[in-house]
Amino acid sequence: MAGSNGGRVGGRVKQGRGQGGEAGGGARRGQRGGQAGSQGGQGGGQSGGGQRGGSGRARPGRGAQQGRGAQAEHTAKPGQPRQGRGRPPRDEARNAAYDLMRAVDERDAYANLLMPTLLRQRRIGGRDAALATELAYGTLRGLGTYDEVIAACSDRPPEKVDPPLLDAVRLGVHQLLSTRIPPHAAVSATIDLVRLRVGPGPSKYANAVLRKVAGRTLEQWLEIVAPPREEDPTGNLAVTYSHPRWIVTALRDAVGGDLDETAALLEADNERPRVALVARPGRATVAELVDAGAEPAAYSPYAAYLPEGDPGSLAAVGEARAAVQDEASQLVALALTRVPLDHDTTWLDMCAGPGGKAGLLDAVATERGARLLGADLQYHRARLVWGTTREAKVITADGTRPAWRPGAFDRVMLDAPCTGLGALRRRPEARWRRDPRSIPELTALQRRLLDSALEAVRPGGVVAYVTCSPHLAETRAVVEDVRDRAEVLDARAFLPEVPGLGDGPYAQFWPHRHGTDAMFLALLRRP
Ligand SMILES: C[S@@+](CC[C@H](N)C(=O)[O-])C[C@H]1O[C@@H](n2cnc3c(N)ncnc32)[C@H](O)[C@@H]1O
Repeated sequence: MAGSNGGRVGGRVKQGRGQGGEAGGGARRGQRGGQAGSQGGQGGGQSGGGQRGGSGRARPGRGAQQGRGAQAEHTAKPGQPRQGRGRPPRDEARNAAYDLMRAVDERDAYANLLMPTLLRQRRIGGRDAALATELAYGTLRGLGTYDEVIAACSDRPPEKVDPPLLDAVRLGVHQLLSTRIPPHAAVSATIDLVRLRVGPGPSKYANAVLRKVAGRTLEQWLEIVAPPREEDPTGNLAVTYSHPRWIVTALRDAVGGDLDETAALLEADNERPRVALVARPGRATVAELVDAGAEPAAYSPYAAYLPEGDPGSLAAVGEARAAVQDEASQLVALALTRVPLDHDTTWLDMCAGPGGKAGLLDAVATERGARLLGADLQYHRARLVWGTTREAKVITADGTRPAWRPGAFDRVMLDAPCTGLGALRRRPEARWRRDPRSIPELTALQRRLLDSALEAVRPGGVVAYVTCSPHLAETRAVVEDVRDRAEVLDARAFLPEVPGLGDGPYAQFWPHRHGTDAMFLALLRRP
């Protein structure tokens, strides 16, 4: 996985110095309405991930106190005889975490999609599954910080270390600095892993580095490896909160330059998102989800949070009457439906796959006697929309080359392809994979799609321009270009239940303020 962002997951992540979604819920054809699971890039919470450190700062991936049980079961402590014929029992959790990291590096695997498969295939469950997930996700999130620490403890810079060895050492550093696994156990388990998976020679390197790392806490290391905040605030935040530098800059710009708020946002990116559900109106109710163990949400009238368990096991989710969907994703769709119109029968979701927002829009449209058309450029994503909707017509179509008449729609949702910088919580490796060089191409596409959306809506009709990114180039800059052709409505007025959406006229959700993805909404009325 290479990237100009300095963020090769297998190689060195240059943090302080250089520059730096979507789980498909799937109904198969012929199973309309039978889809379960996560969708729309607002997919379900990952297990594992960050917890607050004692300092109040969310470390890159703190957690894994649950690991102690698994640790005790599987790791021979120094000085203890090993079981069997001189070999430790295979440490399933660490091997799975390691294999996941190698797959992310070598095959560009998506961690949150591959991990459940790995665990299932290997029949890893319970505490070992939780430990494997936490170790892999926490290490992937935190490797920007960890690589700086490794650089300080090694005679070789991380980019000169063989990637398989580097990944194993990173796993060890995560255990040492961000979990409650006892240091001797973290070191010896990592050495065993290196011996088994990389070779006996490299285990000496791993041993030497990890023993140095173990000499200090994360806070102490950050004092040493993070540039001072007064001299290089962006570099300081990048190393402290393990984000590529270019993303720190973009997020800092998006929050208006405030360093403390940027830090709070980066901290929130390191925390595990809660699993948000949507009860599709007319098909399920929040009360039904609450009866099944969920808790009502603060903002969306259709949302509830599932504190534990598999969302797919809820009857409403299994029957596609409810689904996993980020609360902001629900609210931007609802805002579009709340703009009053004199004539209101025909709606378009122009970039609908995999169908999170389309599922909600279809349910609201059906209640009102309106009809939704869902379109997506990619056939397989359009098929997923078919599974999340009941009454909508779904087509495969390029939004920039419309398959519909100009002015045919009363409401148009344009949830544009974007960098996804607003959903970094969901994919542990995503921050290292995004490439700032993709931004000009993406913003050009976003502009073409917005032009097309404004042509697709009738005079007096309304377009929602949405991104799951707060990057100013993808949000304000795109919308400012069409201000001479469209009336910009104050989006916040259609979300009266949500505080803190910014100065308007746009609405910007934030993980650190709302507990949602950083979703952007502009509402535009065609004159
Ligand atoms: C951010 S995702 C949409 C998420 C979706 N609205 C949801 O809530 O589940 C963007 C989608 O745009 C689609 N897309 C990209 N270029 C497109 C184009 N030119 N026309 C139509 N769809 C496009 C992608 O395939 C992707 O499914």
